[in-house]
Amino acid sequence: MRTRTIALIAPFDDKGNVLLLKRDSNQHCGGLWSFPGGKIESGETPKSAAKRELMEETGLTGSDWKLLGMHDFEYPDRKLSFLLFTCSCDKLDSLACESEHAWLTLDNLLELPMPEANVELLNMLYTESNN
Ligand SMILES: Nc1nc2c([nH]c(=O)n2[C@@H]2O[C@H](COP(=O)(O)OP(=O)(O)OP(=O)(O)O)[C@@H](O)[C@H]2O)c(=O)[nH]1
Repeated sequence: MRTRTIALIAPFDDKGNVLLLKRDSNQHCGGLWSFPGGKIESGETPKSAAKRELMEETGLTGSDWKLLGMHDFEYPDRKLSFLLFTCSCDKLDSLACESEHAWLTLDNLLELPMPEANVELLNMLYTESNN
């Protein structure tokens, strides 16, 4: 099975809340809450893919981009390799999400149902916030 590389973004507002999007029921991991992101297209760097995905899915332009880490995960039907970025978002009036969305504190993130792969991604965020 070919591994797909996925750029994910944890966008922070100025109060330390993170933006999550609810996945459509017809998508993989449908109905679960997940970070904005998607496949890195050929010719893109991970960071340019992250910026494009954030703009496409939320209308936001982030700043202070940082690559937090990598995480490989295998679902029964696909192998994924995630690159998790964080960024800051201040111009929130440009927020335009097609899907349901929520800004949550790191502690409240755990209350939403998320894809299995995200357990490790959340650990990366918690580790970073404790540094
Ligand atoms: N955007 C996003 N995708 C996630 C997260 N966690 C997680 O396991 N995924 C999985 O990572 C993949 C994202 O790739 P994609 O954006 O190209 O996938 P997609 O939903 O369009 O699926 P498709 O191309 O099979 O139709 C999906 O399989 C999705 O279920 C997450 O936090 N955010």
